[in-house]
Amino acid sequence: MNTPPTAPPATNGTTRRPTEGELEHQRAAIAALGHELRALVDATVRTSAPAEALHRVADGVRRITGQLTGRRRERAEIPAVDEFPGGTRMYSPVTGAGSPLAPPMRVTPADGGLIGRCTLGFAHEGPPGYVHGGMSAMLLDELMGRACAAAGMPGMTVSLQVRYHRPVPLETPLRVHARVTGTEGRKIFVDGSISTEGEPSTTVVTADGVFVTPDPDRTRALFPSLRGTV
Ligand SMILES: CCCCCCCC/C=C\CCCCCCCC(=O)SCCNC(=O)CCNC(=O)[C@H](O)C(C)(C)COP(=O)(O)OP(=O)(O)OC[C@H]1O[C@@H](n2cnc3c(N)ncnc32)[C@H](O)[C@@H]1OP(=O)(O)O
Repeated sequence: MNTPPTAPPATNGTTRRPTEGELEHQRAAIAALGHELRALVDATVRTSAPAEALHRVADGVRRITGQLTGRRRERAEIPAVDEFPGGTRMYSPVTGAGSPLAPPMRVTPADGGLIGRCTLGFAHEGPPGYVHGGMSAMLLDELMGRACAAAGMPGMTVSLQVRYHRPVPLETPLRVHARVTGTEGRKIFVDGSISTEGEPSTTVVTADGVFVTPDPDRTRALFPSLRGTV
């Protein structure tokens, strides 16, 4: 596990570095809220409830949103619960257990790269019954970026070519794969693919990408929270 790069605010709003136990406690709560929000999103995009019920729910949700008070994270601030760039990202729209947008994808090391596992629901629909193509690209971009970081070369996407061979089914366990195939200076070349868990040898989407590690000056300018560490 990476340590957070700078002394982040403690979870209670002070500037003391939180203990690992406090961070785990906070992560569990963030994940619990994320889980409920994903259930809400799924129910929202599948319901056939009448207009009056939808207005009632909207009022209730507005009241609940008002309970999320306290200091709000600023742009480019790395949350204390995160491990940037290669580790836990609680609010990542792909892997974040705290994100209502994320499936979330679970990432494990695999032979020569990473495997990501997730199931996409109706909120990620493109053609009826199938995954939105942008969502497939997002899963691949994230895992391919993580593969760079896992290989010790964190980088940003400069090019991502995606080929859609078959539609990706909704509500079906998926297996995403990414591996670094080569480097050239600050450029990292990465391959990625998506298949279903049921038929892992049939790739339904493939991708190749180029990632670039920004030089230290650019890294400090882009990610001011990392100042003092790069
Ligand atoms: C502690 C270090 C931290 C490092 C950063 C880590 C971040 C990772 C974060 C978290 C990982 C977890 C997973 C995340 C996954 C999601 C990934 C994303 O969604 S990233 C968002 C979308 N991508 C962008 O917004 C980039 C926008 N582009 C840029 O800002 C610049 O291009 C930048 C900073 C990446 C590079 O700029 P330059 O000025 O340093 O580099 P130049 O000199 O232009 O290019 C370097 C080499 O790359 C080639 N290159 C550039 N663009 C290319 C392209 N489209 N195709 C092929 N090659 C390209 C160039 O020809 C050059 O090659 P030659 O050295 O001459 O051989």
